[in-house]
Order: sequence, then structure tokens, then C-alpha cells
Amino acid sequence: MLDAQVFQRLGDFTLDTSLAVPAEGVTALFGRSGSGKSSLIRLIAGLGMPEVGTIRLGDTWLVDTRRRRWVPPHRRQLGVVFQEARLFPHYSVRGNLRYGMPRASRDAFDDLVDLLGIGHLLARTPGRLSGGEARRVAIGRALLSCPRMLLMDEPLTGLDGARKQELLHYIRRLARDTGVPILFVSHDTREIGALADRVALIEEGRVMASGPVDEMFARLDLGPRTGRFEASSLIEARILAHDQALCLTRLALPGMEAGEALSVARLEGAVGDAVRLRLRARDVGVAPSGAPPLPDVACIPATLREMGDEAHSPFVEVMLDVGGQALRARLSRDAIAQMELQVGHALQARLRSVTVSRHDMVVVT
Ligand SMILES: Nc1ncnc2c1ncn2[C@@H]1O[C@H](COP(=O)(O)OP(=O)(O)OP(=O)(O)O)[C@@H](O)[C@H]1O
Repeated sequence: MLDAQVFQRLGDFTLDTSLAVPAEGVTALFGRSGSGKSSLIRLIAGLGMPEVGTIRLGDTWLVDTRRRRWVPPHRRQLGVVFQEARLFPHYSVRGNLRYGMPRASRDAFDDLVDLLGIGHLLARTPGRLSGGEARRVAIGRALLSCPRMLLMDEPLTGLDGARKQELLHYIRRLARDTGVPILFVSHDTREIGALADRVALIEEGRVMASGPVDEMFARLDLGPRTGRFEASSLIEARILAHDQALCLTRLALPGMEAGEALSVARLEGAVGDAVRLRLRARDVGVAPSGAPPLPDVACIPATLREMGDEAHSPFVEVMLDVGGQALRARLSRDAIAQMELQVGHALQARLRSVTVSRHDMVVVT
């Protein structure tokens, strides 16, 4: 859908990369501070021009330096949302949303207002909105311009935990219900775990790996290179039951035996809904197959697929296969030696319920 190949020098920094964003879902552009995320997004949005390169959206050339082609930002059919909402302060929310809105969007107005939960804010001015509300309005305004793609540069930065969760929920709904593909810049693995379908990892001005989010989380080689990509896995679970009295939801994880469940804080979804779980490697333990159960600990039959080789560390990251999905665990060298673990061994993965917080779960259907 979007293909960019750009070269640009910015002082001592060089952006020299390719990026491909598919026509559906959420693609996260992830990298450390100073890796070139904003510079790349600016070139795509048309806020700068590469020295050399091409940017193509579907079959439309936005940039082709060899042919001296450069489409200005307002004609790129891209909706852009930045960290700060950049609303017009003297217009009401309704006025902000309608500003520059093409006729074609009139029918979509009510649905989008509904989808973003901003109906009760329409008469207010931006000064009377919370940070999260203002960003929802900014997203609405960007979408009402009928964009072919939405670019979001760290739209959740600076929001507190609850507002962040709320906005994450709305962005997920947008991606699912509007069909507009989203390119989302973030350096927060939680956000990426909750939102992204694909991840492009940028380092020193170059996208050095990209792929489906679960595969990217599962790559042992990416952890040390990115620093902040905290070792974790994304696992798709299903809601088995809710326990109102105990305020719990019971989840079935892939490969789990009948009767087993992981109990987590009560979730909103219905029985049978899929839940995306982000599990930190340090919270996953292993035990020999057939080891006795423990209260509040879920057991999943697993196979040891891969072992990391971080030298000079007391810990080793290992990759387990649970029901066909990849689960990362961080084990001490001591435990590995005592259990005589080797690739191919069958064992049990163990998860304590309390290690999975609300921020690590998102209902996806
Ligand atoms: N106009 C400019 N002139 C000189 N250097 C620049 C310019 N714009 C960006 N840079 C440098 O380019 C590098 C990449 O910056 P960029 O803002 O793209 O990084 P980023 O990944 O978005 O970082 P962050 O997560 O902190 O926002 C940085 O070293 C920055 O100092």
C-alpha cells in the first residue's frame, strides 16, 4: 500500500531506508529515541523532502526525486495525528471536526463521533477537553478528511494510564471498523503489543527488521539490539468464563489442557472472545513435565525450541512452543543446568496469575 525508499542527511544523522506498510491493520514503527522515526514520518506526510527517493501510496507517486515529483501534504490523502492535538482553539469540537471536511464525509460524521465517543463534547472548545479527549477529536478530524492512511506520531505520549488505555481501545476499534490502515510511531512495547498487527524496527536511520507483531516479539536476536523492546511474547488466548464473585476472568491459552485456565482480572469481553496477552519473559517459569500443580499458577505443556546465548549474563532467554505459539521465558543458567534443559525437551511453562496486569491484555474480537 505505502512504499517508501528514502535517503536524507540531517546534520550528522542519515536516514537511508525502505519501509512498506500494508493496506490494512496497524503497522508500528518502533525504535529508540533518535533512531529516525519522526524524520521518516515527516517525509511520508510531506513535511520534508528526501534528497533522493520515492514514496508511493497505492498507485499514486507522492515523491519521486528523479522525476522531480513531490505532492504537497494537503494533497497526499493522509490523515496525520501528532503528540499534541493541534486543534483550533476558538472553534468548538464540532467546528474542528467539520473544518475542511469534504461532502463525502457528512454521512460518516455521526458514526465516527460515535466510534470515538465524542458526541457529548461537540459543543465544547478545545481548552475544556482532557488530553485524551483532545486527541480523540484530532483523530476524528484526520479521519473525516477521508484519508487513505492514518499516520500517528506517538499519539499516546503524555497521557496517564487510564486515558492511554481508553485511547488504545478507540484506536483498535478504528483500525477494525473503518478499514483505514494506520502507521503508528511508538517506543512503548505495551502499546505495540496492544495495537499493532505488524512492526517495523528502525535503528540508526534504517528499518532493519519488520514482520507480524507476534513474530517480531518472538525473535530472540532483536532484544539486545533495541534495548527497550522488553523481552516478552504475544499470545492469543480465549475467554473461558467469568467469575463475578471473585472478579476474575478465566482464560484458555494455546496448548493448555482441559480444566486448566489462567485467572486474570475481570475483562469486558464475552465468553469465546479472543484476548491478546503480552507476557514478559521474566514472568514465565518452567518445570519438568508432570511436576505437581501449584495454586494460582497456570501450567501449559511446552517444548523448548530455542536457547539464547547472551554471554556474561546469569540469565538465558529461551523460546518455548505452546500449542504452536511462541512463548519467551527468562531462566537462570542455574535452573537450566539443574533441569539439564536442551532444545527439543518437553516441559511445562508456568504462569502466575498476578503477573498479568490489565495493561497487558486486550480483547480483540
Ligand atoms: N533538522 C535536523 N537537523 C539536524 N539533525 C536532525 C534534524 N532533524 C532530526 N535530526 C536528528 O536526526 C536524528 C533522528 O531524529 P528523529 O526525531 O527522527 O528521531 P526519533 O526516532 O523520532 O526520536 P524520538 O523517539 O526521540 O522522537 C536525531 O539524531 C536528530 O537529532
